[in-house]
Amino acid sequence: MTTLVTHAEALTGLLASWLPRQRWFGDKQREIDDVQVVKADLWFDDFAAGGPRLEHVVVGVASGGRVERYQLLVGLRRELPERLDHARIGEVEHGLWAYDAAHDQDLTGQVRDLIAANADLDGVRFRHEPGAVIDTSLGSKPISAEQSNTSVVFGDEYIMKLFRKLDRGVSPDLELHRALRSVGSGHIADLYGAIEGELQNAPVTYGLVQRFFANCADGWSMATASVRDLINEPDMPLEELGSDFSTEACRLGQAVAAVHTDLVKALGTEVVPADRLDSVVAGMNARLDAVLRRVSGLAPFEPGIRRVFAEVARHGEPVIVQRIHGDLHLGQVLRTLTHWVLIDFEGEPARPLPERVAKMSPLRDVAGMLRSFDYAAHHLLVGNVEADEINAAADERVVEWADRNRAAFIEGYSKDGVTLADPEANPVLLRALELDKAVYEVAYEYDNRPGWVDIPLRSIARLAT
Ligand SMILES: Nc1ncnc2c1ncn2[C@@H]1O[C@H](COP(=O)(O)OP(=O)(O)O)[C@@H](O)[C@H]1O
Ligand SMILES: O=P(O)(O)O[C@H]1O[C@H](CO)[C@@H](O[C@H]2O[C@H](CO)[C@@H](O)[C@H](O)[C@H]2O)[C@H](O)[C@H]1O
Repeated sequence: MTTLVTHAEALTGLLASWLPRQRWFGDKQREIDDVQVVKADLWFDDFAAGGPRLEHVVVGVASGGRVERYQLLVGLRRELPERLDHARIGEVEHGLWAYDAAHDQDLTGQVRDLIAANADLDGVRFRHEPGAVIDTSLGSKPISAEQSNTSVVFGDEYIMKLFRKLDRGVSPDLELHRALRSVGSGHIADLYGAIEGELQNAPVTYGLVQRFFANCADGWSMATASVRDLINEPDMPLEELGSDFSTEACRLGQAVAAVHTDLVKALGTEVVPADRLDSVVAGMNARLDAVLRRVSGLAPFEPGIRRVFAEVARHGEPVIVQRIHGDLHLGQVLRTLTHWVLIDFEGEPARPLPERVAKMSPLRDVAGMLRSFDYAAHHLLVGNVEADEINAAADERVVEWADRNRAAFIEGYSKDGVTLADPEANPVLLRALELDKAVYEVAYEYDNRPGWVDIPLRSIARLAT
């Protein structure tokens, strides 16, 4: 059987222009220098009966002196039905079309069936978790959310995430969901299965399957609906708004604290002694250096930011560290009918894997959520001409909204007294972590949503003075 390696030249030629158009493709700012097929395996073949073929392809994409590996599920068909037109990659041989198979439910169903069958294929292990039963009768559709990877929902039961950028090592999303499942955490989407293997002599995670919460709302839509209402109702006190978010913010704080406690139960803690805190500060400064080199708008705030970072070492309190979520924000939390659930334990997509799996202060997640309340409060006003007219009054109200919800979140986080770090007792570290996150966000927005760079920049102006 010939795999896509046969068509490697045609495919990689097409990918050089197709990849940068994908939301999940990381390095959109850099020119692609080269695309190479690292691995191509046949996962399903119905060609003889006039059906599709599914190939699992890993490509190495060279740009700016670095090579990143991406996973593709390439579908091949002699005729591409209209429903798959939007997923077309291109023609790899006369009359043979390659397309993104994540959009083809005939093929994603095959992947799910391999997981249900605990199959092994060319060194790739498809496994369902002990006790999990995968219903193979459910149809699939990709979700439309803008995201770093590609997820497909089966019925209203499962969600299968296919990782796009592949790291050398087990994905923290898989590792932490397994660990949290082992201690019975109630604030995660239960893990049902995974696709794993080895690539270039290192473990690799290709995908995972989890419980799907059909009737949930994500924290970002709930919070921003509340902010929109408060701008539309300029005279109504915040606490009287029907969509006041503070009770939910408090519950969310409790949920995050519960997950932190479960992570400690499953994976333990370490202590960074006071005389080693300069290494924590050095890490923050190094990340700042990298963003300063790229985004000139950050330069005026450099001295102030470095002063806040330096305080952490001067303060001299030992820091207890543990495994954390690592990229916690309102888009990573789902409100089901009964409770809050945290999703996507990958950590910040731009950080190298060894940094993402390191133990860190749980206050880093708290800082991520605090930043997110700030984002939700300000995103409607930044760069919005319509908002300019209502700006002065609205500005005050959104600041009040952010303060109210940040306080409610912290209250919830500390409420049960179960976590390792009390946000209110550690203001120096918390402020530095918020700034560190805001610096990361400047780079994230610069790369992905340049119109939003002012959101973190304005917060930095406030936090660094
Ligand atoms: N278990 C789930 N139940 C319902 N929706 C989910 C679930 N997991 C993820 N989602 C939806 O899919 C989106 C992307 O998921 P996420 O894990 O954040 O992917 P990515 O790694 O690509 O950012 C989320 O923002 C959410 O809307
Ligand atoms: O969800 P991802 O893992 O892809 O995280 C990345 O994208 C996020 C945006 O989708 C980004 O979050 C930033 O914007 C959010 C609003 O869209 C806001 O709530 C967050 O506080 C803010 O950091 C995240 O930083 C990035 O890693």
